Amino acid sequence: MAAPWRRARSTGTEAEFRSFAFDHLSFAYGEGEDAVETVRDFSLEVKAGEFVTIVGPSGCGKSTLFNVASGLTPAMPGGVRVNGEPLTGVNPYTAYMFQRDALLDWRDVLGNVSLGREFLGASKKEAEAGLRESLAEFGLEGFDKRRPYELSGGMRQRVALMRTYATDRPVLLLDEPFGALDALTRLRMQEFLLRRWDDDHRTVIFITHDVDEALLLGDRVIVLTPRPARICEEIEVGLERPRNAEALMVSPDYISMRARIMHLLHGNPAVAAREELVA
Ligand SMILES: Nc1ncnc2c1ncn2[C@@H]1O[C@H](COP(=O)(O)OP(=O)(O)OP(=O)(O)O)[C@@H](O)[C@H]1O
Repeated sequence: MAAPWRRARSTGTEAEFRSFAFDHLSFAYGEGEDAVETVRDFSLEVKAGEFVTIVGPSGCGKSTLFNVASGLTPAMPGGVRVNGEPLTGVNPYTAYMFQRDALLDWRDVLGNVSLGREFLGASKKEAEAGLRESLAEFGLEGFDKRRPYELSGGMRQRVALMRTYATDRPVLLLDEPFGALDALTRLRMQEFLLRRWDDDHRTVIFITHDVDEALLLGDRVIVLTPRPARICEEIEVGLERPRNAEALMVSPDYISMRARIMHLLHGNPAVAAREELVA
């Protein structure tokens, strides 16, 4: 039986999605003297099927971009566009995976995976349909009755990732999903995500602090300035897929892009000054 997210490729929502864009978005938390300007004149278009990674200094406004993109945080009219039309309300095309896995300890693995669908209005039974059979694809076969505290860090992230996939939304907003994992588990998860993406080409926008992760995964890497977030530079990665982390490390193109991004983030005096203030 095909996994629900594969079947979803032929649903209306998937077929309709063409592009997503921030259009000269500016955003501040609060007003007047207390306002925290977080995003300034930010424009970025992501086409269906692209994998875009975003890197930026700590606190620059990355998560805010996702909060606004998903419609959870209302922003200026026209600042976010879907298929060219201004977004109003919650974005019906996006599934958002937060920085923390946000698993519920009182629910088992299956109950956590189905939660995203339940939030979208499905009953528990409807939400769980087809998911048990698909656990194996996320390396969770036989773990449906386990509780989150019985799982390793990597498994918890796979549960959270599967929950995001299972919503059948065409655009995945992944906010540092592997940030808390050790290096080896992180690498396994990156490879896992790449395989998934090679398989279904869901549109992915992926926030990370890790330059290697950004280059390994993305078609494009968007480098942000310190807060308020603006685009400092956009890098077309252009490395052949399927990608392999070990092979990339010795690729001259990879090395040069990596050096460029590291310079933009750490060698750039404006960024360094800002990070000293934050530290
Ligand atoms: N609800 C809020 N109210 C006021 N200020 C906020 C709110 N949420 C975030 N901020 C501020 O907005 C700025 C950007 O926060 P945001 O979480 O978007 O940054 P980030 O780049 O994702 O951070 P990190 O790299 O640490 O995950 C920060 O200075 C933060 O303190």
